[in-house]
Amino acid sequence: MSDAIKHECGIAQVRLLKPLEYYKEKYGTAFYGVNKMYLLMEKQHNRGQDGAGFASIKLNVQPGERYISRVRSNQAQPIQDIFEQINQRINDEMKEHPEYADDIALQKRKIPYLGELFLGHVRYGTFGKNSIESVHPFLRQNNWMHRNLIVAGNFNMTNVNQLFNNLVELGQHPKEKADTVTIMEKIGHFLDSEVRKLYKKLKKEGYTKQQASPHIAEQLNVAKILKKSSKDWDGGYAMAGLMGHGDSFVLRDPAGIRPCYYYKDDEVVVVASERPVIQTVFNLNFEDIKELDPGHAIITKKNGDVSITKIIEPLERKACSFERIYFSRGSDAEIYKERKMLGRLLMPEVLKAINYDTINTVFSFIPNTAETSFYGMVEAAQDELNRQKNEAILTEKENLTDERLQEILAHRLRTEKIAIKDVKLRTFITEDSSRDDLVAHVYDVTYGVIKEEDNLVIIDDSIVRGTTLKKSIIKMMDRLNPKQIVVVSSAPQIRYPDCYGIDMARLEDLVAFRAALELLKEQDNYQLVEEVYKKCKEQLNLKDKDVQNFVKEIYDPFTDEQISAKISDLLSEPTVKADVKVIYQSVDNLHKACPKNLGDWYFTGDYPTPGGNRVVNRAYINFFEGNKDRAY
Ligand SMILES: NC(=O)CC[C@H](N)C(=O)O
Repeated sequence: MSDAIKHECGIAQVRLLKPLEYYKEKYGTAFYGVNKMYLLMEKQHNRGQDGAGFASIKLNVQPGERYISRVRSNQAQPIQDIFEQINQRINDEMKEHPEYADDIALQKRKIPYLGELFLGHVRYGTFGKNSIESVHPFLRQNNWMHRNLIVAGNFNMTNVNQLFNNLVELGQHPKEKADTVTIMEKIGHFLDSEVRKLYKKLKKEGYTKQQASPHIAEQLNVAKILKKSSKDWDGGYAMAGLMGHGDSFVLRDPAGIRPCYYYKDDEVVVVASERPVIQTVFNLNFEDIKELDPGHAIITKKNGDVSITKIIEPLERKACSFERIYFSRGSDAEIYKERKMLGRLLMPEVLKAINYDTINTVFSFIPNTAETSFYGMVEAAQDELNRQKNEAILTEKENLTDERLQEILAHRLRTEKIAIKDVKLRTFITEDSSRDDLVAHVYDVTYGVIKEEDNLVIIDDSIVRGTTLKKSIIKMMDRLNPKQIVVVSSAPQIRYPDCYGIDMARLEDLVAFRAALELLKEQDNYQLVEEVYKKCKEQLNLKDKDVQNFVKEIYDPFTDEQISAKISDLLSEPTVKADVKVIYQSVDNLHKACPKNLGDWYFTGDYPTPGGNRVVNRAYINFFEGNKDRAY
């Protein structure tokens, strides 16, 4: 991926169902859970590098003993940082107290981070700042065990401001406007009232306050709390939480926008944002791991009972297709196939662009995530080459010499590693006059493999803003003097902002939107821009469910090809000598390649929740008024 987009987050939750001695016995360490958490988080580092956090809970401790530990970091290598801190503490304790070595009960009482219940998070922020206070998990403390709440999520709510105001209306005074705090306080509010109700009931039954506590923990209806809390949430989410006494949950949004997978046996319950992560860390088969159904929660009670419960009536399933195109690790068996198919399905258009001249064409990809779709594209190109060879052999079969046959067969597909990412270069680049020249060097190229008569076909996962393509990649590739540069996007044109966890909230940043505006200008139809603005303004006070996406009208006058052609213009600077052509995946082909993840609002403008239309409406108003605010 050439555009740096902030996106996603990853969650990891582990509950050990047996006593810690069991893991010491079977796996040689009582720190089994901590170790697994490290792996689960590290293998999801792709999902978030702004920050990382870890929390653990010990079950059944005595009053006066600590049972919740948490560590967070927003350092450059946040996962490494938190686990270094955890290791340091553990090692110090073990060194100072040799008597802990074989005494698991003592270890549990004395050593932080050791416990039965864990929650981890890797963050790319979509809301608020990148301060340490914004790093998950968030903690809501209380002296009653069952009122402690720890929350982390991969989410974005379109109506977080409204949810914040709801809390204020409830009489609360949130100390900050972080979206995770708002969500946590909502759950906390219903947790408190559920606890109060249970206490009243138990009191009537004759229990004292102290006697009531364990019964409250036991009878706490987590599903009911989640139902009440999530009633007004509009967004994409996989929200994970722990309660001080030991219950835990993960709730997935009703359209299944954000991903969530789980595994359970009699030793562990594991939940994570990606399937292959669980598969690798626990050495499991693909089929062992289940996807959490949209609108459902996986709830594990302190006593180890696990249930999958419907919390919200599911909407039409619209799982985010960007997870398949780019975010998730391509090591998932399904995702790997899907990415290859994305590359393959683009081939007919590529062949047209290179005029079927497979001899004078070099195929390549933008590192690193586009590599898999590149393999798919190459396989399809290979098929084409074989077809061409067959055809040549059949037409010439009457007078085919051995020499000529060798010549036909010798024709190989030319695949090369052309673009090289020099990641570190970004750090030195500041705002000064030589900036563009420096930026051009963020990517480097391989010299000596392109001839002047060559087409250079290069695939990327998607093109969001196109800035790096324009400022670096295309300029650098042009230094190799190809005849034509064909940039292929495995995703369709990104036309609308996301509001469910990917940080692309501003319309004018999207190169497809800028292309449509250019076309409107060229066709003397620019007044449409103001007409759409007026329509958007008129919707400002409507209920979310009544808001329509009028931004579609900006694209309506044009075919996909017209917009792609304009994007090609926008991406090639006047100094670029080669012809530049950009080819995008069609939405139909995207769905063919990724049949289970049909969420496509950023390409089509069809938002799966009512709040999406409000966000795109607001994003357009912001664009028109030159307002740099976020649309949610
Ligand atoms: N990408 C995400 O899921 C972000 C989670 C949350 N909205 C935050 O900003 O911290």
